[in-house]
Amino acid sequence: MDKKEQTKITDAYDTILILDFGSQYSHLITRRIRECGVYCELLPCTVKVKDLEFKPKGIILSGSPYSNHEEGAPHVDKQMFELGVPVLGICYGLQEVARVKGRGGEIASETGHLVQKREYGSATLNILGGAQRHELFDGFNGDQTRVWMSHGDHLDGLPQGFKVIGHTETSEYAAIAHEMDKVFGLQFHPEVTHSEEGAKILRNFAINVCECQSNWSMETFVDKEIQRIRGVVGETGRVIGAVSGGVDSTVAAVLMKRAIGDRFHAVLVDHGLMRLNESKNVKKVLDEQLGINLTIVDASESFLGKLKGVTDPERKRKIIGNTFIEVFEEQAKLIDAEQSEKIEYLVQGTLYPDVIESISFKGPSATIKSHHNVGGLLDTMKLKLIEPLRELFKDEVRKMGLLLGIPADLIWRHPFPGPGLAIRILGEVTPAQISIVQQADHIYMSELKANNLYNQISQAYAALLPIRSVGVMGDKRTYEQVIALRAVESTDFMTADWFDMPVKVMKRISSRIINEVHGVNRVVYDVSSKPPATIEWE
Ligand SMILES: Nc1ncnc2c1ncn2[C@@H]1O[C@H](COP(=O)(O)OP(=O)(O)OP(=O)(O)O)[C@@H](O)[C@H]1O
Ligand SMILES: O=c1[nH]c(=O)c2[nH+]cn([C@@H]3O[C@H](COP(=O)(O)O)[C@@H](O)[C@H]3O)c2[nH]1
Ligand SMILES: NC(=O)CC[C@H](N)C(=O)O
Ligand SMILES: [Mg+2]
Repeated sequence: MDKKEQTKITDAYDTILILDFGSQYSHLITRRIRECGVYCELLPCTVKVKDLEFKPKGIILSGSPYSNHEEGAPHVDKQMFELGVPVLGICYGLQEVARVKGRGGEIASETGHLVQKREYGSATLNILGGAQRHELFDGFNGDQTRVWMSHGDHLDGLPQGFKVIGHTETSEYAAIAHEMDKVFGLQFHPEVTHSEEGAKILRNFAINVCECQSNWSMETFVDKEIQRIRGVVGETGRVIGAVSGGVDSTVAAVLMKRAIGDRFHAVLVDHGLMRLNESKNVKKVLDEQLGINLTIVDASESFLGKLKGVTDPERKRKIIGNTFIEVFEEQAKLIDAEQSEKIEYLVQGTLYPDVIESISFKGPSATIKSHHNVGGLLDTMKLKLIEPLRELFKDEVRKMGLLLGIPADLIWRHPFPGPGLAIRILGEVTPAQISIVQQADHIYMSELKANNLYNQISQAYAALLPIRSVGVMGDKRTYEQVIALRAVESTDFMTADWFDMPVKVMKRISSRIINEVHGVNRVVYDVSSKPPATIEWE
C-alpha cells in the first residue's frame, strides 16, 4: 500500500510501539493497550528506528520463543533506547533490556540444562516499597499479586542503574526499573489474564509513564477514518470495492458510503458458489437496508466453466483467485466507461491479523492453503488500496459495524471463504453438487438458528464428500453421497475446536438432510480440531 498517500492514524493518536519478538502473547499486549483507550501498533522486532513512520510515546518489547544468547535470536535496534521515550521489556524483552542497558553477560540460560530452574505458571509477585511502590503498580490491591511466568532464562544480576521493584520466590529480578531513563523490565507476562492485575501495569505504563492520552475509541476512530478517507479520495474521486456480504467487507462498505456516498461502487462477484439465495439476500440488506451502491456481477458461467473437471483443492483456489481478478478488471473498465472520473482506488477488507502475519520477522509461514487474495489485483489494475480496517481485529470490526448501524444478525454472521462452496465440495464442482450442498447447508443453518446455537458457534457449514455409501430408503437400496457437518469454536480462526453439538439437534439436522436433500443418504459430524485439521476441508 502506498502509505504516503494517506494521512496516518498515528498522526491522530498517541501511539505505543510494540516490538514483536515472536511471542505467542504479542497480540495480547496490543489488545490490553487498546483496551485502555490507547492506540498501539505491533511491528516486527527487527524494525529500525530510521524506518519508523511515526514517533511512539513509549515502546514495549514482547516475549520470544528464542533464548537471548542463541544464534539467530532477534535483537532490538539499540537506537530505540535513544528516542527518549519509556521502554518496557516483557520476559525476553526484559532480557533484551539487560543486553542493551546492562553490563553484559547477566542473562543466564537454563534452557537445556538445569531444567528445574525453568518457570512456567503462576507465581506470587512481592511488590516492594509499600505505599511508595512503583507507579507501574498504581491502583494495586496490595503488596502481593498473582503473575504468570513462562521462561527458561533469567537475569543473573541487576543491570547498572536499575533497581528491583518486585520479586517472586524464584525470580529475584521479576520487576526492575531504571528511573532516570524510564526503562523497565518484567520477567512475568502482564498481558495474560492469569496475571491478575497485569492489565493495570500496562495501563499504568501507557497512561502514567508514557503520558498517552486515552482517546482511542471506536467512535473517534470511525470519525477520523471517515475524514481520512475523504482526504485521500478527494471531492470527486471514485472508488470500487470488493464486497461479499461478509462482515469485513460490509463494514468497510458502510464506512465508505458514509465517507463518499455513491462515489463508492460496491461489487459482489457471484461465482455461483454462494450459499442458497445468498446474492439476493446480500443485495436486499446492502442495497435496500444499508443504501450501498451495489452491483452484483453474475460470473457463475465463467467460474464454473473453468472449474470443470478440476478436483485438486489448490488448483480450485488458484482458478477462483484469478477469475476474481479478471471479473474485477472488467468491472472497473465498465464503471470507468460510464463516469467522467476514472476509478483510482480499490477498497479491501484487510484486517490487522492479515497485516501482522505478512510482516512477521520470521517471514511468511508455509502455504497450507492459497487464500483467494484480492491484493493480487494491485499489479494488474494499477489501483491504489484503501484498507479502512487494516488496524483492527475481527471483534473490533464487529464493534465498528454495530456502531455504524449494521444489523446485528449480519455482524454475527459466520465467516464465509472467498472461494465459497468450491472448497466445501470435495472433488469436482458441478451444478448438481452445488445444489446438494446448498440445500444441506441451508437446513443446517436454519436448525442452528432455530435452536439458538448459531451464535454460540464461530463457524459452521456443510461439506459434500465425493464418496458414496449404501443405504436403505423406503425398502429400496440407495447408493448416495455423504454430507459432513462442521461446527467450530475459535477466537482467531488460527486454532479451533469442534463444537459440542447437542445430540437432539444433530438427530434433527441429520434426519432433515437425508429426507429432504436428494442424493444424500448419510450425514457425519466432523470431530477434528485445528490443528491438526483445518476449518475448511480443502
Ligand atoms: N463473492 C465476492 N465478491 C466480491 N468480493 C469478495 C467476494 N468474496 C470475497 N470477497 C473479497 O475478499 C475479501 C476477503 O474475504 P473474507 O471472506 O475474508 O471477508 P468477508 O467476506 O468480507 O467477511 P467474512 O470474514 O465475514 O466472510 C472480502 O473482504 C471481499 O473484499
Ligand atoms: O476469504 C477467505 N478466502 C479463502 O481462500 C479462505 N480459505 C479459508 N478461509 C477461512 O479462513 C478461516 C481458516 O480456515 P482454514 O482453517 O480452513 O485455513 C476459516 O474461517 C475459513 O473459512 C478463507 N477465507
Ligand atoms: N516468554 C519468553 O519471552 C521467554 C523468553 C526466553 N525464551 C526464555 O525462555 O526465557
Ligand atoms: Mg467472506
